[in-house]
Amino acid sequence: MDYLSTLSLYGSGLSSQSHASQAALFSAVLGILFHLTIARRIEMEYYMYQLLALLLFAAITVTSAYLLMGVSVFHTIARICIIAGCFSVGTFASMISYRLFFHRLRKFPGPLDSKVSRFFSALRAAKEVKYYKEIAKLNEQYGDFVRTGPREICIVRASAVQAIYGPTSKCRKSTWYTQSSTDHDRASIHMSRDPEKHKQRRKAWDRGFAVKALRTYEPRIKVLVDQLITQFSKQKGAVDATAWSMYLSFDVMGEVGLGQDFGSVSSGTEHSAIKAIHDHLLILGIGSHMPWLLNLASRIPGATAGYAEFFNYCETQVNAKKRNLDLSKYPQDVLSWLLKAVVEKDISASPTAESLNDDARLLIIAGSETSATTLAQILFYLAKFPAVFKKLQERVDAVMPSPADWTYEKTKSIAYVDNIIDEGLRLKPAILSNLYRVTPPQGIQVDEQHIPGDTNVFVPMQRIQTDPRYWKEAAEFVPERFGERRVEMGTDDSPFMPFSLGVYSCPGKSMAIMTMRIALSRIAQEFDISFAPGETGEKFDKEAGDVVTTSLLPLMLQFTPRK
Ligand code: HEM
Repeated sequence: MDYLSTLSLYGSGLSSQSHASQAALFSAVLGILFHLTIARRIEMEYYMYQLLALLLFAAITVTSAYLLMGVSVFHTIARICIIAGCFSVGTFASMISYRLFFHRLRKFPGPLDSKVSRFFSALRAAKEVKYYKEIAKLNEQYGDFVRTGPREICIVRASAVQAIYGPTSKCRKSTWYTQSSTDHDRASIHMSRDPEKHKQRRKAWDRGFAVKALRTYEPRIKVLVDQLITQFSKQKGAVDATAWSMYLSFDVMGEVGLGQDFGSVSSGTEHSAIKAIHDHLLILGIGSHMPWLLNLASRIPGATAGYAEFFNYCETQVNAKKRNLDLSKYPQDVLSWLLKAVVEKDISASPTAESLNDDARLLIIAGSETSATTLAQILFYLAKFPAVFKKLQERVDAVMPSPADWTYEKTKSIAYVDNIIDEGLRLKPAILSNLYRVTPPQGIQVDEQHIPGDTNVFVPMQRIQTDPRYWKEAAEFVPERFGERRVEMGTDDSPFMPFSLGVYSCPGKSMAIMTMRIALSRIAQEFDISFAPGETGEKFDKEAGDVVTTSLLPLMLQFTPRK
């Protein structure tokens, strides 16, 4: 008996227990077919609105049919619930059995719940908000290749780094990047999954961070760092290095990213947008494990109200700058470079107003959080290892005996500054665990293991960068491994990717390093650093959160002017 005749039997008053059972059975079979023929074969993120509309349409049609056939409202609701329930049971039963017993990743070890749904990864990410620790536990239990989602493998092998992220890798950005939009033309470059369009757009960003552009940023970053030094000199007692690193990085991105003075360092207060960013990242850190859900949730009216101020702020900046853009002058900030491409209708231009606004938000988020956590982590190590800090001061003093001698060119020549930055980024990368890619149709080979095509893959960054199989004295802070002990410690053969690699790597890398060089060299010239009384750094070191980027606890340090 087909579906419609089952319905009509109900309507004509001939319904019976057996007819209800047939409808239930039919709905369950339909659910199984829906999974096998549609849901399993498409990337749901791209069709969820259409599917939701289809399900709604089906529910309305069946409801109307029942009512037209004279079935009471009560019985109609009951039957719709049964049909929807059985359809869902069919869909989920098929999905779960397929994922457990027939999926192309079925042979990979991993926790049972993760094989069934990424919902459980979101739960792990929410638990203490330390997904990198959860991943480490899974690696210890299941090995180097762990199935961390129905179609996701986490890999802790050095050779996976090049295979997944390297310049010649065929892996693309995974569905993780559909969390704000599935449409390249409405999303930031970071969320763009179309390799060709991403490549074009990337040119505008790269122009904003080219050597000549960086030269215009350097003196302005120096002014902000000097403001920080002045503030540290004025502080009596302990200083929260986490907060002040954030103020500095945020001001740098305001100045160099948008051409705006955020005034966080000079006022010693948090700009309201900083809080909005933190809330935003916390939600992303957990919700991004189910990108489709995050995408849906963000469309609920009022759901994004908490960071509306930040969104409005960025949009206002974009519009104001666009109105005042003078194309005859050399662009003075990254947003001007992006706008220049738009106004000149360059192929690298952000395609729509929406994507441009998202790019402006990305500028602030990607540039400030990452640089701030890196600087704070390095300050932690310098306080913890006075011998390293002393050596840094000696190297700086040798080239620039007094603050008046400071120049960026001289700072660049001090290799030890860079060694410290690299070692900080190795032990505590700003992005701890989530750099998701999807394998090409033919799959990829990682050592002895073939990873099938269309599989989401990632290498947890902090874990691979501190893996004792690839790094000597892996857990120790040894800046010299990037300097005079490079050969002895085999650094060049070890996996290191704090800014990622290849086509999707960080365009702001040079600027981030420039900021760090200026800040560290100036601090070394002016202060001695130590933990404040009562601060051991233990909690700061061990309890960082993982919310897309690292989220740090306060770190109380003492900056004592040098004699
Ligand atoms: C220490 C500081 C920084 C670190 C460790 C860092 C790290 C990274 C990493 C690992 C990625 C790849 C993300 C992914 O594939 O999902 C990335 C991308 C990106 N970063 Fe950075 N970053 C830093 C600073 C900056 C700065 C200062 C900017 C300036 C605005 C910036 C802008 C971006 C952008 C726009 C992307 C997306 C690139 C693309 O998708 O093509 N980053 N960064």
